[in-house]
Amino acid sequence: MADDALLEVRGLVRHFTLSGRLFEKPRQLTAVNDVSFTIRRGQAFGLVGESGSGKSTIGRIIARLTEPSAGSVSFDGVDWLALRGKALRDKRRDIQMVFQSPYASLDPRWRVRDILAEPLKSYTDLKGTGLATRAAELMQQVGLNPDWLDRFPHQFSGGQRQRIAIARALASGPKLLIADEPVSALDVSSQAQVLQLLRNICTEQGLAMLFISHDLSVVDHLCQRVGVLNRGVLEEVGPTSEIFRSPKSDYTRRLIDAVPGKKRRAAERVVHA
Ligand SMILES: Nc1ncnc2c1ncn2[C@@H]1O[C@H](COP(=O)(O)OP(=O)(O)OP(=O)(O)O)[C@@H](O)[C@H]1O
Repeated sequence: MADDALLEVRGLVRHFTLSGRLFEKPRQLTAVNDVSFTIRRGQAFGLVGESGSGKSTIGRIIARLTEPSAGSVSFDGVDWLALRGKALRDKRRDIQMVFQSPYASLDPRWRVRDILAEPLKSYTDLKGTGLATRAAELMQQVGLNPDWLDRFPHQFSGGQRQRIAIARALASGPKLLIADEPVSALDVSSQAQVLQLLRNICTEQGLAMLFISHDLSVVDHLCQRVGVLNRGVLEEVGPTSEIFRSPKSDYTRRLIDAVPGKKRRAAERVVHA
């Protein structure tokens, strides 16, 4: 493992068995096919590709939400996929995930204070005032008023809810954040703000990020490196500027050509603001 490599994914494969009335007999789908890439410490790595290309499946395998059919993941020098039981519970703090929909990912019955307290109790020794102070700090970190800790998720806008989800992900002090289409459920102005927040947090805290998106313009301005997925296969991987300026594969070229110029310029304004 290279010195500054945080995550090394090697030969990752995930099959799904499809069955049901639509199929005469069960059929095997290879959602992820021999995928390898490396994320360095503090680096933002974008994973792009059309719908169904396997992006979320890769994110979920790394987050240990689903098992791969084959392959290995080395994280911070640890054989990540071999972790089980208590060892896995202890290490989960290091990789946290932010999902697409803040409406689905936050329990509507819990106050924000409790949403943030859960990871703080699981992964830190904080209690009482210490815990309350940390929850307030997390709110500030994501640009929310700490006075709102006693509110419920429905009392926030979509963008604000996604900030709460980010605060929850940061509570355990992760080394890698997996953001799976974190802004695609938000309106355009909230998208810009949440992207800016993610960018600032990663820069300030030296946090690495796996940024999963179908939006090339955003990845172009947020991520130093990118992997392009086509039907489970990584077509190309490398520095974002190189891949987007001079793509080697026809598939990448088609994805780039599909980005409207207007949107490209809007993303430039967003991320350079
Ligand atoms: N639990 C599952 N059971 C069966 N098939 C699945 C399952 N999860 C994913 N798939 C299939 O695996 C393929 C890859 O799905 P995945 O969600 O990883 O793609 P994606 O690139 O993230 O797509 P999107 O951008 O639409 O979220 C798709 O064909 C999907 O239908």
